[in-house]
Amino acid sequence: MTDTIKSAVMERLRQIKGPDLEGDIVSLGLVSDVFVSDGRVVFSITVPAERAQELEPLRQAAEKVVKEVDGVETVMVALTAERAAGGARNAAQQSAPKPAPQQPRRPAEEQAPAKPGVPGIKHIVAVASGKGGVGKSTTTANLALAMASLGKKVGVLDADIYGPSVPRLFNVSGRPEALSGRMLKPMEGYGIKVMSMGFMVEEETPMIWRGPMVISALTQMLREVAWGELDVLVVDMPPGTGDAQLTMAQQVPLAGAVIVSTPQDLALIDARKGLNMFKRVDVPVLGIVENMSYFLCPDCGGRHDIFGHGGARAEADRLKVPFLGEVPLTMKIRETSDAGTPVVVSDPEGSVAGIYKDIAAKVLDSIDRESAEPTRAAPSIVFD
Ligand SMILES: Nc1ncnc2c1ncn2[C@@H]1O[C@H](COP(=O)(O)OP(=O)(O)OP(=O)(O)O)[C@@H](O)[C@H]1O
Repeated sequence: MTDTIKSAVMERLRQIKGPDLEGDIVSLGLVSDVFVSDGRVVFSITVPAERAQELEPLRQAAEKVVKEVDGVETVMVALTAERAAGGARNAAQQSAPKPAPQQPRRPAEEQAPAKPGVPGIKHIVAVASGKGGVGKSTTTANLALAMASLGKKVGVLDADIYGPSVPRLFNVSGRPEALSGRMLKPMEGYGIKVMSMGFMVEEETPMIWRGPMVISALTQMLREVAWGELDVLVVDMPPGTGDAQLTMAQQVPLAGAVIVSTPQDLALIDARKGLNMFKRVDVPVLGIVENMSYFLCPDCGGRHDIFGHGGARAEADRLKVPFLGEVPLTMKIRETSDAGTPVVVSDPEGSVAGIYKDIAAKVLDSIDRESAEPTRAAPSIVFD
């Protein structure tokens, strides 16, 4: 059955023209191994990195024709910048673009004035990604829960204005209760205190209005929420590296940032931009997580490196930032996240939870190292 679906998929993909409207993507050799399991189809299409955005319709067209194949229930198609699978070249190692030159850290006297910390919160860690959809929110939630399982007091602040996902991930809804003065009581899910843009900004608020509201909502969520004593506050940043993200990175007194990327070259280019953004505002990058690193087959339990796995590790090495770990692409992660029961709470002893716990332990270590580093200027006290 699987083989029948596979050949039907390939047949359908022959209808899709190549990036220059010549030939079709199959004959041009742009389609990776097609992975089929239980009605799910996963594959990637190779395109030139600089044309990724322009070729998004090609990706969608491929997804659409494959969905029409008998026996196919879900389809996941990714654009990659290099041929990744089927014994082809290892994309990341062979021809990833050269990293942008690392920006030297600004000397202390040039640094922006130290941002005042938030009383009661020991460390604030941002989880960021260069682009959307790479699993940043899923990583935030599981990382926070994993830190809690290691005995830390943890909070999560969802600063993603475009698509706040933390309420769904922690299965919390409603409005935070107002306490005395201007203070709000954080919501709580699985023992984690959570606040989200989703609680602060009406869902119907048009995107264009959200931008200007961001900083005030963010400041409010940081400073006018009764977080209590926390070891770590994990901030789910909005995806991307534009002005809004830069302003946020500047406004929040961050101990460091975790960058989430998929292994594909295209995502890595964006991840690198993210990394540079934090460097510009002098926030240490605690490391890179490779999400959807390899496909974990639900039937046979086997690993399938269909997306050029290992790209983020190679990138981390090149950029001399820690590599924090590889999270597989599994239906379990997707289903549990979407059901509001992230895998670290729904299957705490499972192997995926173990991976998140390892990552959490490394992040906690990194924070300790960063805060102990003598060259980092101690934050000075600033009165608003
Ligand atoms: N390792 C994984 N395996 C399977 N599915 C995953 C994995 N990581 C994330 N997903 C799924 O991918 C989708 C996008 O994930 P998520 O919302 O965490 O990404 P994001 O980068 O925060 O996206 P956005 O920027 O759009 O908010 C979700 O449906 C999520 O369940």
